[in-house]
Amino acid sequence: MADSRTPVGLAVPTRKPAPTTVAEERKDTTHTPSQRYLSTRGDSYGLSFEEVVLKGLASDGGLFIPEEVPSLPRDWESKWQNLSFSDLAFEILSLYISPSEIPPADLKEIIDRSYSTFRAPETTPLITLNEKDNLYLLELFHGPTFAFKDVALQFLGNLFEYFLVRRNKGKTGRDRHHLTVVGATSGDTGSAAIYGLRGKKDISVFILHPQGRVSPIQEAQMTTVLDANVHNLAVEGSFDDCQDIVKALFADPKINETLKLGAVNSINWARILAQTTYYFHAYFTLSKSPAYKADHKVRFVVPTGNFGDILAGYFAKRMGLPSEKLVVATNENDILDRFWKSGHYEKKAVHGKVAEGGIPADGAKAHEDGVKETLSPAMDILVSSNFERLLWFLAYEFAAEAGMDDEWNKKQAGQEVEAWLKQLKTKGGFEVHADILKSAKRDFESERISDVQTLETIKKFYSSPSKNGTSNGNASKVGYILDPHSAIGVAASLRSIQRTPGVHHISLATAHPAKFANAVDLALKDEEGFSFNTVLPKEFIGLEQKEKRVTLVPKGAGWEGVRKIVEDEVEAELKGSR
Ligand SMILES: Cc1ncc(COP(=O)(O)O)c(C=O)c1O
Ligand SMILES: N[C@@H](CCOP(=O)(O)O)C(=O)O
Repeated sequence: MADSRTPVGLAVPTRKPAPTTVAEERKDTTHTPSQRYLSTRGDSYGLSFEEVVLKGLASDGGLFIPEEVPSLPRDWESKWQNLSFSDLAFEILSLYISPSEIPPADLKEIIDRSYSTFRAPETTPLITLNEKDNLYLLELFHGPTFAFKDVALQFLGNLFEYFLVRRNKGKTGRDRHHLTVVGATSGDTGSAAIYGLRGKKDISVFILHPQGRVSPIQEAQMTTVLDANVHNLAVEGSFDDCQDIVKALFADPKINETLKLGAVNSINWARILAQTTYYFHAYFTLSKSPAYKADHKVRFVVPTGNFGDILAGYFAKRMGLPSEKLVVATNENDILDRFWKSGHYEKKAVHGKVAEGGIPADGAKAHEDGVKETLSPAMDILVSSNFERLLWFLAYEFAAEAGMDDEWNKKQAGQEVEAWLKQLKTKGGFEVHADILKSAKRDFESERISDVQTLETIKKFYSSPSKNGTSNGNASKVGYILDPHSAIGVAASLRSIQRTPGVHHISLATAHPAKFANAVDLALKDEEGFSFNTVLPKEFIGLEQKEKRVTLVPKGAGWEGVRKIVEDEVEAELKGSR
């Protein structure tokens, strides 16, 4: 019998033997447990880093996570605090990647090459936004496409290339491993993936975006790349529709086998891993600054949609980075905020704060599919894919309290995640046990920021000059121009600061303001001396007028329609007719 602590939907403890391959593969002592991976839905164990990077999504539909989160080495602070971004990334990533898979010199070269494309010498600079309140902004948009995704996708592109060159050595024609990358984007992943993969041998990339629901610059960044291996698909629908199509393609064994699908979304573990570096880097930058008070805690505040960016912070925290809390900042698409307020993870707002107070009249347009069209379109997401990874850890810790062994706890966690995800699909949501919500609250808080509050925040930081906020190209005399996503993080930080004065707040700035002219203009058009041209990087000038290539995917085409397009285009590429 399950005891009273058994979570809703959790099966009675079964002592199923682990898959035989696990025992066999674990004999391989060149990998530590943190360098072996399992699926959040329980069916795959013992996979290598290369396998999870190339597969993207597990065959049971789950996401890959390390079998164990590595602890930080002794003296990590003194050893790592003065490292460059690339050297720090090398130390962190080495904990998760066995040298028998990627020799250290090769890993170092891949990392160095990935960050050599960034415009800022610090790669991800930390600036002081408001010294009095200990509020700092971590600028993550100095890569080729001006969004935080570049940090992971420059690396992932080079990693794919490295694995493929190795696999294809001495092979020709159809014997070569040809990777077909399929990704869904609400604007930023798409361009970052395209810039990371354009022109790479043995890779075709298909990016699905919701037609008309990405910003004009984002759309132009993607569709003006005319390399033969890049294919943009504009889907009539929402980002969630795009994400569902991608997941359905991964669930199809036939296309998986014939086309060897690869993922660039944050379902790919390498995306999360690469993003952990900047949490450590920001912590070191802050702790070396004169404003740092060693007895005060640190919080990271993260504008959140698909839950990938903040999940990287969660891994950093689990490894031992001293961050007191991670603050989830959502826009009006607030499934995550409602979860932290109520313990219900539901596509529609029926429980918790929103239902009690009535749905706030914030002004964002709601589509029939339930997604609201906000001023922060990259976060217009109904269901956050990576939340599944956190759910696994929550279920694992809950199971661990029953006092069984680790293998049992992992199996239970997989079964529980599977049950929750099934309920999400069939009933539109699920509720977690009160103790699970309690442990989610131990590491996280959440805030929901409306469009109105987003605009107010952009205005506030433009009108009040920041201490030294100059690194996105804005003159300090006119203050700082936040993009709408970063403004959501800053608005949430200000609320968190009110509750916890003195705590250092590092708010993540996820995109350059020039990518979101609409919101920035709305907020600042009446400000004296404001001109959008002052924030426009030279790379964006004339971009919208360039030649474009994009294929429309009409409503109703479904994932089978997309499969057909992908199959035909890859065939044309392989025949060399593209
Ligand atoms: C600019 C921007 N900010 C925030 C987010 C949300 O990040 P995540 O999906 O990792 O939660 C995204 C999309 O991923 C984004 O493009
Ligand atoms: N906001 C994202 C949505 C996809 O998220 P991902 O992190 O899972 O790739 C985007 O800009 O495309």
